[in-house]
Amino acid sequence: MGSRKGFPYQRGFGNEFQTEAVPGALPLGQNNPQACPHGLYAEQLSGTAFTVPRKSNQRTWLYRTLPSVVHGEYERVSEERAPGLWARGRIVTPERLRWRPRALPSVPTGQGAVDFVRGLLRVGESGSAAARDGLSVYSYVCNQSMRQCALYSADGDWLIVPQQGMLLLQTELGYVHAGPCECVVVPRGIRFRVSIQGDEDTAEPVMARGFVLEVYHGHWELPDLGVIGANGCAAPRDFEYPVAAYDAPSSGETAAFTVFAKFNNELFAYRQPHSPFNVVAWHGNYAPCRYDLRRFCPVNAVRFDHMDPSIFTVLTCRSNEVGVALADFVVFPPRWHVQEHTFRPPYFHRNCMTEFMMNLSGAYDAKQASAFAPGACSLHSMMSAHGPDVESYERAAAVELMPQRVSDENMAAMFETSRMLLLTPQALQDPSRDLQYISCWQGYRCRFGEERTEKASQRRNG
Ligand SMILES: O=C(O)Cc1cc(O)ccc1O
Ligand SMILES: [Fe+2]
Repeated sequence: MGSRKGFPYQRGFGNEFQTEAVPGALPLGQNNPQACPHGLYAEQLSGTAFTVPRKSNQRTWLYRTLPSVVHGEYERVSEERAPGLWARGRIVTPERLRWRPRALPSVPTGQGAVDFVRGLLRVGESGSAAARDGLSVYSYVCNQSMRQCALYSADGDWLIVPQQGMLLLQTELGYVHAGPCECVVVPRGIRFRVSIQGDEDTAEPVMARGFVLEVYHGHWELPDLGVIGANGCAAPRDFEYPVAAYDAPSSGETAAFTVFAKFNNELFAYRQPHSPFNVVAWHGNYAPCRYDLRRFCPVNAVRFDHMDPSIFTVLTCRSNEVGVALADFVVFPPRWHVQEHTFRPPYFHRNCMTEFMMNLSGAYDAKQASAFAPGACSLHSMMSAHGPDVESYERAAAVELMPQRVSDENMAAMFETSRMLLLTPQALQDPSRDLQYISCWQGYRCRFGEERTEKASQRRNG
């Protein structure tokens, strides 16, 4: 078990876990005793169809103080409560797009404060949640914890990637803490509440920013390693799962909870007179987890050339086509660049996949640091040309190639999907949009036939 800031975790991607916050709360030898220990109610949460093969079957048994059925009617939530979640992807464009870091909410309390639900902004989407096919990409900003409310998505698994600010997720299965350069998976249907945590040392105002990828189909998996062998990339043991933790039963108006339900990309809510975080014990393999991206063990070319970024895949969500992901979550972690006679930054590229890039920290080697600051993101849709900006190209094409350490400061990430995204007007009109983006490639000039370059290439090719 690992622990940070007082929260213990269990480890191992996709393991069968069992945990109890009160000794003896887990039934022994069966899931459904006639009467559960401590008067708890048994409830199954199925993450896959009952009948999928055993190796991909996911379910968890929950032992709770009240069954989840005890709640009021679902009501549709107003768009004002979560304008960016209600925003739908309608706009088609192959344009290369970039956004500066989204502005953090400036009003610390009251009406102007923004919780995680209000701060979500859908950037784009593909497919249909109802048909369980496709995905959505969001960014979020917030400066207030979710109060007496929780959220679940019936539409798919969420992969949350904080860029700034510590988040504490209270989930039905326990607490998961995650900050910059970590990620959290919250599987479909699991209710969670996001609190933002201040820096205890500096008492800085609490503000958070990050990104979310929601997949409507399947679940996140570790990628196959092929010829790499049994180890490398993200190690299963570094994925951390919560231990059971529950809110003490209480009643009265202050105990009442609103639970938001994202259902076919609309937002509903119900009320209940008690906390949904009332699971005293659970066992199973369908649970939220977190992973520290700095633990990623990069495997790369150690002599020449730039490998495809699939080598840096942390998690993948398969599509129905063998070898093609619905979405991959890829990181560009601290590492050594050692390749000889090689243009080391990302190459010029047109891809049959869509790439949503995020800078989480430091600088990204294909872009000028000031133009793609931490918190910035970009979208290169399928077959739209992209690659290093002129300054980055000139530098990397001329630099003397010594082994070079990509600083521990640096962490970029990418959601790569086989789908085309339809964009929301809200994301396209957001003030953070960098309307000058494509000018970063306008300074390239044709050097073909110039005497100087011909001589240099003759020298290089002997
Ligand atoms: O476009 C990008 O920056 C992502 C990317 C990185 C890389 O190292 C190779 C290809 C690629 O698309
Ligand atoms: Fe790319």
